[in-house]
Amino acid sequence: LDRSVASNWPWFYFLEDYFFPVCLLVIHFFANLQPLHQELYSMHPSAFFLPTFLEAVRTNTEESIASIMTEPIPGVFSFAMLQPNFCDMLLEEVENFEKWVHAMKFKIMRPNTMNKYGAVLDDFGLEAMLNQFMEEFIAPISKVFYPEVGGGTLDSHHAFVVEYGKDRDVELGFHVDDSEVTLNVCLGKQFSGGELYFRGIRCENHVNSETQHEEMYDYSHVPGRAVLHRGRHRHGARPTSSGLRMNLLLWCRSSVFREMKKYQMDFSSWCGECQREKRERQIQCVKATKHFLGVLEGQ
Ligand SMILES: O=C(O)CCC(=O)C(=O)O
Ligand SMILES: [Fe+2]
Repeated sequence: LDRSVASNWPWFYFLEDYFFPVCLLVIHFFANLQPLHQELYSMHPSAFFLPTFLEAVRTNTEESIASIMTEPIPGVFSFAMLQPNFCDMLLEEVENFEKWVHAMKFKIMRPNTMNKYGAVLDDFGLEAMLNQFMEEFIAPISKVFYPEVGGGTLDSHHAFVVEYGKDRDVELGFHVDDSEVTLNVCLGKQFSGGELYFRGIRCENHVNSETQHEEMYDYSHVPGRAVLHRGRHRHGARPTSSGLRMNLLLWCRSSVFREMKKYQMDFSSWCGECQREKRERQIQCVKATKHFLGVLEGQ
């Protein structure tokens, strides 16, 4: 939807952003979707997060946060995050929601344009809890590691679960996320395959540019373990070859960053290709200067 065209007609905003959630709320009310685990709908840090993770985030220093992380390739962080019981409860909650949708013969809103299976968690009552999840437990980390893409000013999210396996999605194509920072946590269950492959961070102008060898990295999901990366870090998921894999995704966004980006041209603080071009320009500049000095000396 072109917002400039829609700007004369506020109903467009309503339809685009709120229509589906509002429908679900109304349906909720009349058709009585019963939550299975009520405790998921408000934040209980010690029941949701592992003690190591909680301690690091609560201490909230660069050192404490870095101490629980591995950074296998620049910009991709991995850490043990969720309690096994929380993962199980969330999986059961999604299954409960899907059963209800099926029984009511409703059509479920799919997580994004790429995944056919899974559910948008914000649409069945988890939005407030997940907002707190982002503000209190992801923002402190992204503020440290991704300040140049709005990591310090995250203010909205899109949260969903994806499902891969037999009768589900098999793999996920190469893409970038509609987020500044993405949290991807494996919830289970048992599976093989499904590795995430990363191929370098790119701005919009360079999204299709070549991958450098040192930008290639494959990550194997482990239940309870999170991967954090910039939304513009190109990636995809390999086929889940057996079993069932379900992951929680939080696409975290910063409206401040999105506004500022409109007035910028050079993204060399994070785009791998902008950086490469900048280095190339510097090399050419040094060469030209040397050549010029050589000519002067020869005179
Ligand atoms: O399947 C995965 O782990 C990746 C999912 C993903 O990249 C996405 O939904 O944006
Ligand atoms: Fe993604």
